[in-house]
Amino acid sequence: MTELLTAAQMRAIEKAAIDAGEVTGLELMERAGQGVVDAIFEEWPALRRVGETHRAVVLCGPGNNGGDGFVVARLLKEAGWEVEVFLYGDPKKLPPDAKVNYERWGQTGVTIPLSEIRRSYYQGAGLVIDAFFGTGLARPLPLECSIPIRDAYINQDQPNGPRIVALDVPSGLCADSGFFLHDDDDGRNWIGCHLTVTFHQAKLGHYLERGLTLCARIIKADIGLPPIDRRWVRGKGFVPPLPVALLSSDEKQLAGLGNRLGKAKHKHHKYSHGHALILSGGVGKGGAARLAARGALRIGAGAVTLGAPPAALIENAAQLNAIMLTAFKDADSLTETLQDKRINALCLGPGLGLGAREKELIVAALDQRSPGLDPGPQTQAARRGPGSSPGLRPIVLDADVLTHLAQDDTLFGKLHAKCILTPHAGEFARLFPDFAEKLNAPATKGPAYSKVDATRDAAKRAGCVVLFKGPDTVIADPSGRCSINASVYERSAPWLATAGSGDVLAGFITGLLARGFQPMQAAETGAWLHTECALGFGPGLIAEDIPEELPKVFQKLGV
Ligand SMILES: NC(=O)C1=CN([C@@H]2O[C@H](COP(=O)(O)OP(=O)(O)OC[C@H]3O[C@@H](n4cnc5c(N)ncnc54)[C@H](OP(=O)(O)O)[C@@H]3O)[C@@H](O)[C@H]2O)[C@@H](O)CC1
Ligand SMILES: [K+]
Repeated sequence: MTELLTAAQMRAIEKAAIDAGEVTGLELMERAGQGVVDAIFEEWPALRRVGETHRAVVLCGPGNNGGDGFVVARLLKEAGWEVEVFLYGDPKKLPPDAKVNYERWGQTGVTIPLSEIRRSYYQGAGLVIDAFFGTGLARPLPLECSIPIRDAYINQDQPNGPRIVALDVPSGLCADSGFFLHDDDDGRNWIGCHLTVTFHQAKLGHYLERGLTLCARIIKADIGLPPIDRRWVRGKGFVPPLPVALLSSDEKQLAGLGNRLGKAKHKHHKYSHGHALILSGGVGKGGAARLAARGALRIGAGAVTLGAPPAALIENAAQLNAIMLTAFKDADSLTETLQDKRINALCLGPGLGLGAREKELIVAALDQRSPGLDPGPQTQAARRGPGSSPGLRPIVLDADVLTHLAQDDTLFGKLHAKCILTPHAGEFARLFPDFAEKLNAPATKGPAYSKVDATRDAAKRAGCVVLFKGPDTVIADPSGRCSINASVYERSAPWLATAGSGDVLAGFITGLLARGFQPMQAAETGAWLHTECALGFGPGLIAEDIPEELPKVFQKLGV
């Protein structure tokens, strides 16, 4: 699984390697510059052609990101390029490694103060290197720096216009939060690049908020640093919090998932695959719950029952076959149904309704205790995990239930470790207004409060898993474990933003809970599969298609 780092964590890894004598800062900078040049030639092989004139404009800043820029300038020049280098800041104040590379560059080329740059410099340039700021940006991007990048961006539309390559992060982007650090709204922050080459590991900001659009494409350059040392995480110098996992499609992750999903395959009785109960709204409001139920069934819950108010039974019966149907007049009838210990996962919210009856149903679901409850196929794991509260059923709480929770502190207080909240941005703001306010405040200082921070804080307050939806879905549990399922870059699936898609996701997670997945694992796996289904189906997808795509995804995983 890929781990995403904060700027501080990256610095800690670098420092540990340097302190241990494994590498010097200068060597790291050289490898970073080399990694960038390699990535450029791999991305655009035509730029490597000999016998042609290639020209690059390198924009360097006052820190080590600028130092990387000087290395790139030198290596391109050695490869036969014409290179013009501009520096923002005073060369005398460059940090030591950057200064060495400034001087090395000085042996073959000149460095021009950034104030002298003109648009005409971009004419005929094949490349613009953005080395103004990397992980050290702590304040809004200076206007003097954003204008040249924007000008380069404008010039890209010319025939043979320049490709813009950002070193580590597009300058201005906060590496921890993915926000663009700015101090006003004059639009100058609208810049970007064609390729981002980052070092060692991707940073959180590449997969959050504006990072999703500004980075364009991410290539990781190996600069020979060791992977994260788990001992540091336990307090020996590593910067908490824990690194955030990126749910990706790398081979290790696929193998692990295939394994986990295939586990229950050899059990033959349907109830040994769990029984999910999904509550539906009233007449004409059952579609969302039916989508969730279909998702739960397809993902492998052995049995799925939809619970509807008596008046909505006929409507639901007309639409359901493999999904069972039962009527709930009120909370008492739900409590009675929950005496069935085979029901081992619940989903409340999609289309449920905002009335008093629904509130009572939520109370009944959250209050239920069943000492002999079947914990599902992965019994041992379920007992050990953080969400293991004996006698409590795991519950996915979505949509209307999130509104109820936001309106009623007593209800919120009933949340327990086996709950999973699945808010989108609006629902998150209603549930956790203080965290949302911090998140939505203009980002003027780095590291800015991020969606990861907000989701971790929310999980801690709620005492359960929170899955904060978006193209950058962040999932966290109260212990600080956190992952991102980002539908971007090679996993970009904008067509997933379609009505009912969230209901299917709630159903996926419920089905996995029924199969015995722990809450965090169920949320992560459900979100990952949700995106994979969208990728498999492609544009034109509607919510009904998502569960129907699962068999193909399972086949790919070897389940
Ligand atoms: N870590 C690693 O393993 C490796 C890291 N490497 C590279 O180093 C980069 C990190 O370098 P970095 O820490 O020097 O930070 P960087 O982004 O260059 O900027 C800091 C400078 O900018 C200044 N400054 C900040 N904001 C400002 C503003 N708004 N307006 C004006 N000034 C501002 C700030 O000044 P200060 O705030 O200290 O006054 C400081 O002078 C990293 O992204 C990667 O490219 C590689 O070489 C290989 C290995
Ligand atoms: K940069």
